[in-house]
Amino acid sequence: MTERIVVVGAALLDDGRLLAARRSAPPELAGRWELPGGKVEPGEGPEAALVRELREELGVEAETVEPVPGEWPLRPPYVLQVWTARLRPGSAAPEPLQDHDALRWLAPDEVWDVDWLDQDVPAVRATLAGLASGAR
Ligand SMILES: Nc1nc2c([nH]c(=O)n2[C@H]2C[C@H](O)[C@@H](COP(=O)(O)OP(=O)(O)OP(=O)(O)O)O2)c(=O)[nH]1
Repeated sequence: MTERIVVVGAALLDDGRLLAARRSAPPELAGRWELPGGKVEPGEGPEAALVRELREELGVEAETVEPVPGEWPLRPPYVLQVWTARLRPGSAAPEPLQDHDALRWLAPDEVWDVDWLDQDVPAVRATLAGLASGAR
């Protein structure tokens, strides 16, 4: 049986801008941009995992808003799911504490200015499509 491990990524939105994070490791991914997040642990739900990962990686208090429909294959056995998310009132601003060495808030016309991981491109595209169709 194929084991499948979900990686949750946050489309963290603030004032219409999307947060992108530049990976600092491992070497084959370093320098490329992704949606912050990480692996869902056994017994954990995806939304709880995302809130935990954003706290650990970025030092923020965030809440999920809604799932972006779809699931994108990463290196087996990982698959990527994405949730839109926002900062809770009073949260610190995100900082690249762990796994990342740079962050950028991207306005809609800047989203393709960064070098996203190849496997993230369809997920980012789906996220933008959802935002454009009025979902938040
Ligand atoms: N967080 C995240 N990981 C991604 C994305 N795209 C992508 O291929 N990945 C890969 C990189 C990693 O191999 C894996 C997630 O691992 P991670 O290192 O972010 O997760 P984690 O914090 O739970 O990992 P760990 O150090 O506890 O093992 O998925 C993405 O958009 N966001």
